[in-house]
Amino acid sequence: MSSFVAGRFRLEDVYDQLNCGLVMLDRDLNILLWNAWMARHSRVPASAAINADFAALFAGQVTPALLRALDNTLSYGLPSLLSSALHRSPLPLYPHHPGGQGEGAQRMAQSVVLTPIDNPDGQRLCLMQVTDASNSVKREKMLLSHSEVLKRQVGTDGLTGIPNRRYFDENYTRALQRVQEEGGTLSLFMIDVDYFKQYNDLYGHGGGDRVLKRVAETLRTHLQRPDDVLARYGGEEFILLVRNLQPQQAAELGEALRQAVYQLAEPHDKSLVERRLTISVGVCTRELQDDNDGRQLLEAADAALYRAKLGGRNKVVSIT
Ligand SMILES: Nc1nc2c(ncn2[C@@H]2O[C@H](COP(=O)(O)OP(=O)(O)OP(=O)(O)O)[C@@H](O)[C@H]2O)c(=O)[nH]1
Repeated sequence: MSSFVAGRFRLEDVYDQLNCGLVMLDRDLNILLWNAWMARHSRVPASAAINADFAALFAGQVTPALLRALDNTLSYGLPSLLSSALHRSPLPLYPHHPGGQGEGAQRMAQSVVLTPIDNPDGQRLCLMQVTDASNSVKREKMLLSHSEVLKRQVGTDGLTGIPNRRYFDENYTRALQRVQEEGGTLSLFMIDVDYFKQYNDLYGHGGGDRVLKRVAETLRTHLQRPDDVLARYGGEEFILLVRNLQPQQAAELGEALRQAVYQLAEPHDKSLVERRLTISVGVCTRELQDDNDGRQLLEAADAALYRAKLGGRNKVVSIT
């Protein structure tokens, strides 16, 4: 396929109006074409670029990947694309700021396309098109941070702001694998607010929401290590996962949680325990050998919580 140019205009004017860089190089990397966009963004005017040796002109400033790609195009006739995702800034090009470019300006993110052009005289040339990829890099960054925010939202409980059950379930699988590989123990705490139905009945749903937030915040302050996971597991139920505690230490942590909520001194006039808000805690600490152990640990912690409830509530039951 060939194209034709009809009419009275100079092709150079067209090149200079293009919103992308256009460079033509011969086999020895001599520059045959250098449009105005290239001059603007490289700070090298066409008068200095034309007939200059491309590699020498930008000695040490062009990435080895671009030089390799140029060699492939000129030696073997292979087209090439250096995308900004993998090759951020192959050429020393800078955003154009009228009135001068400050020292230390950052290189422009670029996308470079190399196309072999076989001249009728048998000489192979390379056409290099350079586009400013800054906007797509910015867009990519924005999308990435949006998806990070969404990921966080999906795993967060809307009321309390702590991780939700979905987040917990995903983390639990990972924690089980880690304990199976590295050894040690896993302690699972099931924490439940006592007589919460009655609390709602007396103080209203809004009052219930408020204390749930307060309880979550109080439990959160007891996390000690970055891989401790506290989540809202259901309505007024929380779950906590802690690695490498001895059963005695797990019982002590459970007791610290119970006391911390007790000391909030939130009135609960309909509680059959005391006239303040309390929690019951069931905890199970185990070493894990196989995949079923994860399910059994959950069931055991749940059974421990049930015993704490049966035992009068406002209690910690720790089992192994
Ligand atoms: N305010 C509020 N209440 C909730 C929320 N989620 C669940 N609940 C309420 O929590 C209560 C849980 O009641 P139950 O499961 O009977 O437990 P309980 O009253 O705490 O009794 P015990 O656990 O046996 O001490 C129900 O009344 C639910 O409506 C929430 O997000 N906000």
